[in-house]
Amino acid sequence: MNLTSQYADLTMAKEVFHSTEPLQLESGEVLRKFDLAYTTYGQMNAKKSNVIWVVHALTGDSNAAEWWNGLIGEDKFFDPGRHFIICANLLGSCYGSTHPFSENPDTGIPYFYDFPQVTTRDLAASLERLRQHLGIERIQTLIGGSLGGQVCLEWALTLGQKLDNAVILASTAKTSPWVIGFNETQRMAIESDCTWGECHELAGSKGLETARAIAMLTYRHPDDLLIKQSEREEKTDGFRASSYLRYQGKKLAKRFNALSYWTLSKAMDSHDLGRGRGGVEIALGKIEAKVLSIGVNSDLLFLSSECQFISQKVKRGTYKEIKSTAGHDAFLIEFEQLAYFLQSFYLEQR
Ligand SMILES: CC(=O)SCCNC(=O)CCNC(=O)[C@H](O)C(C)(C)COP(=O)(O)OP(=O)(O)OC[C@H]1O[C@@H](n2cnc3c(N)ncnc32)[C@H](O)[C@@H]1OP(=O)(O)O
Ligand SMILES: N[C@@H](CCO)C(=O)O
Repeated sequence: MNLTSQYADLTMAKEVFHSTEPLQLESGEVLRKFDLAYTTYGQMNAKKSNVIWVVHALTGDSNAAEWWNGLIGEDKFFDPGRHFIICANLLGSCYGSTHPFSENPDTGIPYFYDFPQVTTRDLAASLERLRQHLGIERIQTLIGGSLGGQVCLEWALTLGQKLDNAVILASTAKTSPWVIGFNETQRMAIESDCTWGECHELAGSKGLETARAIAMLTYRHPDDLLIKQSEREEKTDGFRASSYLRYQGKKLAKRFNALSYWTLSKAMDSHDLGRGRGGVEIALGKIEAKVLSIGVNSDLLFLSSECQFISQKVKRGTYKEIKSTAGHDAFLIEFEQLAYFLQSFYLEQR
């Protein structure tokens, strides 16, 4: 199916992969079948050497050319005229892939609160199924930020020599207690919503608003709010920072649901590349691909030191740092710096 995107003049296709092979999860549970919605841009070349696989962050979807429109599109760094770009909606997310409101084949009704816990390793395993289904033998670049970067690291390790380059943005090899702590406060906000526990799509949605408001503070930097949300006049109440966070909470609750948020924030907590592999340093050392790890100087969530650590422990690592007041979300915003870092990374390989 060919569609024209309103965001760029490019050929895209939207498909759903129906996996009927059971997926064994780290928890011991099994997903008997699952769907992954995915979007592709451009065409694979004859050598099958132009595959760019994008992994989205916590609340993203497969429309990578929309939310990364400064990097993907005609004449952008990743250009569908030259690259075959693919992005799949992560398992557990509500943009077309199997998630808590999908039918549980064992019961014939939605999973709701019985949706199994998935880890970043499980998410990578589900993407691997899609790769095999599509007959993609080689991935030129696997790229993702935050939760997406965690899934990329997991997958990069198991892809071995089938992957040439991994670009990991604002992410980490093992989720820190700091990040788990923020995720827990957000889940506590969801739990305190009296509709949490009910079986419908709006269950926990007021709690989700609060969760997103908390999360936004971790995605921004104090300087960013100072620049954008300072008051223009003296006042004692009704602050712009307050309405901004409330607005952001409502904005997410309109397009996402609390159960998917719960599932994916737990997946983020689970992330430990070194689990069962002798620790993160050993695991990072087993990644065959060249790795570009990009940190953000103002990231208060996934610290730039964590990003630097990745580049130091892989066999062939490079570290670059985005300078921005935007905080963690700079990886979704600072396109000029990103394109420059990518350009130099690929040039160094020639
Ligand atoms: C269907 C989908 O959307 S799929 C998913 C797409 N999203 C993703 O993939 C997740 C990644 N993207 C993101 O997290 C975000 O889009 C980002 C980080 C790239 C940008 O975040 P934004 O929310 O656009 O930027 P920012 O923090 O500056 O906030 C701007 C918004 O807050 C509003 N706002 C700003 N100040 C205030 C205030 N004081 N009071 C109320 N609202 C305010 C603006 O009007 C604007 O609203 P809009 O989004 O309706 O246009
Ligand atoms: N702003 C990102 C989360 C941070 O990686 C999102 O909503 O997916």
